Amino acid sequence: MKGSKSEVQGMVLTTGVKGLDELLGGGVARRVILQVYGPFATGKTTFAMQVGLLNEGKVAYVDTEGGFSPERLAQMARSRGLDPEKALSKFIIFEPMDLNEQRRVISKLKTIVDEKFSLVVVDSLTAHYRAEGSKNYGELAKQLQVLQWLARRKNVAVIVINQVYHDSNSNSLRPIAEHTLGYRTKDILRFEKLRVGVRLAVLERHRFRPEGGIVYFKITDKGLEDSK
Ligand SMILES: Nc1ncnc2c1ncn2[C@@H]1O[C@H](COP(=O)(O)OP(=O)(O)OP(=O)(O)O)[C@@H](O)[C@H]1O
Repeated sequence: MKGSKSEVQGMVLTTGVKGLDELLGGGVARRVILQVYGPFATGKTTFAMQVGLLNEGKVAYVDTEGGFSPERLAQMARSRGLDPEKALSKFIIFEPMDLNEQRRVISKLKTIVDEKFSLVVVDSLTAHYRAEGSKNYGELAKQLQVLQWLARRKNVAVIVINQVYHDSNSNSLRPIAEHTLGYRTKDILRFEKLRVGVRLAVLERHRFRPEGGIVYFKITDKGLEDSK
């Protein structure tokens, strides 16, 4: 299913999951940065790929961890009756290997992203920070500023994926660089693994929706689907 005309021209991109679209006030908003965070294998990458797959327009996908899988995207396309080749050709993949490359890639997007693009994904924004033990949150803030510029000037949706760490003070899983990202991502979605086959999305913050909303979903050949 391709995005309908109203979705293409409108302010939101469908997630392809009714419950998630409703949770997000219609879908993933253009001109805004959405942060999706959670533990590994909760469906964050699948979510971002699916939004790119199901909506008109090209996708700039910054893959810092090798999580983007062309095979998986092709499988999702086929399962939905879409042409896998066409689906793959929508995605422009960037693979920065360290923090410096990541900065350069994100900066370069300013000249690459044009009106043909509907989505920019950074998956994940913080992996290289964690790997390099960096505490340079100023640099992270600058990258988010560029992403915000892209969102607003180029009218695209921006999804930044983030991971969690165990905070011993609160004995809970917290998003990496929580405050730096929290200031600059207006919509925040947390994914959790509930039990085998069932995932949970919690709306932690939104520009115009109440926080705390919960939606169950599952992961299948198609990608993410509503779970009863
Ligand atoms: N065809 C499929 N059917 C059902 N589940 C699948 C299928 N393909 C992948 N999965 C499941 O999807 C999960 C991985 O999803 P995804 O890579 O989106 O998670 P993630 O949150 O991005 O993880 P990470 O933080 O490790 O990158 C795994 O549990 C995997 O088993």
